[in-house]
Amino acid sequence: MAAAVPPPVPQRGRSVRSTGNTGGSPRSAAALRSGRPLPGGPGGPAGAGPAASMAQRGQEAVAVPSLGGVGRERFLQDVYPQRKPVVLKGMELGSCTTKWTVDYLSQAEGSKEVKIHVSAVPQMDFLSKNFVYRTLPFNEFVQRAAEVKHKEYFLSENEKYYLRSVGEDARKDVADIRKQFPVLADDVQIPEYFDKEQFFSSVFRISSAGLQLWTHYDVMDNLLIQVTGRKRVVLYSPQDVPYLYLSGTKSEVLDVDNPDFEKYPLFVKAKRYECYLEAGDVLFIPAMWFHNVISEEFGVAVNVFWKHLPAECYDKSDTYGNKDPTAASRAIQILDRALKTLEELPEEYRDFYARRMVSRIQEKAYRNDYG
Ligand SMILES: O=C(O)CCC(=O)C(=O)O
Ligand SMILES: [Fe+2]
Repeated sequence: MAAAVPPPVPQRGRSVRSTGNTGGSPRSAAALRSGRPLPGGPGGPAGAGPAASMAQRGQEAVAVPSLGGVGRERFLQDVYPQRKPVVLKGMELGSCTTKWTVDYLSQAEGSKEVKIHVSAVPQMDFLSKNFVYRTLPFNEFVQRAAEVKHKEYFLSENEKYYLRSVGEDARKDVADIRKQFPVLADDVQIPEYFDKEQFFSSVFRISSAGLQLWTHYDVMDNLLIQVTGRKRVVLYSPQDVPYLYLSGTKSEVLDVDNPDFEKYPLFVKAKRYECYLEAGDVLFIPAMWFHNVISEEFGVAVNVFWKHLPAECYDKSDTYGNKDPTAASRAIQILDRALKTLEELPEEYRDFYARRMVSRIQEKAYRNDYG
């Protein structure tokens, strides 16, 4: 069964290149493999200007393909090896999709305390730290996240909330919805698209309407199950890392819709992928793919992270699924030492040898089949 795919929605003067309905046609596999903007033409609003200039402004988005009725076999054979995001429609997710109303959620797990992000403005900023961490009883938190204006608040009556569940001991334990929210976990059927040993964590996420999470990457493969509420997800490929101005695992370009090109000139080169998740949709986010999420409505999601690499490649102290594989961390440490060593040379020489090193890295370590 191939689910219908909604037409691309032009947003704020932006055109979305449609991949068309990729519900399992041979075209979909080719489209997934190509990695290029797909035919279909820019469907932008009138007066949005020619496609080329929009592309120059970095305002053209490639629609993430949607696939309907993808079972385990098909996922593992056709989707997973492509290492590209895909929206999976019509998945069997259990009773959560009908049961999870605000009242049901709040009574199901009672008044256990949860630690949440609270932000006075919709766009959370990790640089200026415009949000705070607070603790609330779960039932109260759910009611607050679902309302727009608050009688009781921490920062302002329009503040936004975000819950990212953590383990019992947030420093040592990974999030597992079955342990922290056992009643709700019974309502969710997580697609079994990986072996049990590959499981890393399952994270319960609740967001106020309007809240925007900064662009970041995680090091695990991810199925983001949007149980209720609509969400926009903008993604960037791992190969676009030079254009994203990273600070650790996060991009400093906070406003992906209206970026400051004076400050971030290379961001224009980043290829924007985009999708809208409706309640019941599941987004496959491969490890290292950057994602930026706006909850257009109050929404509840569960995501499951699992290991793509052999278990020993990962950092044992990682609780959030965002510590780089140990070989990558070691390589970065060695690079930092090399950079320190180059400082022994005057600028003219440092520049020359730095360029030689960059060429060597490109020649020896870049893949040559990246499309
Ligand atoms: O949808 C969200 O709230 C954030 C999703 C996310 O960052 C993730 O699943 O890794
Ligand atoms: Fe994430």
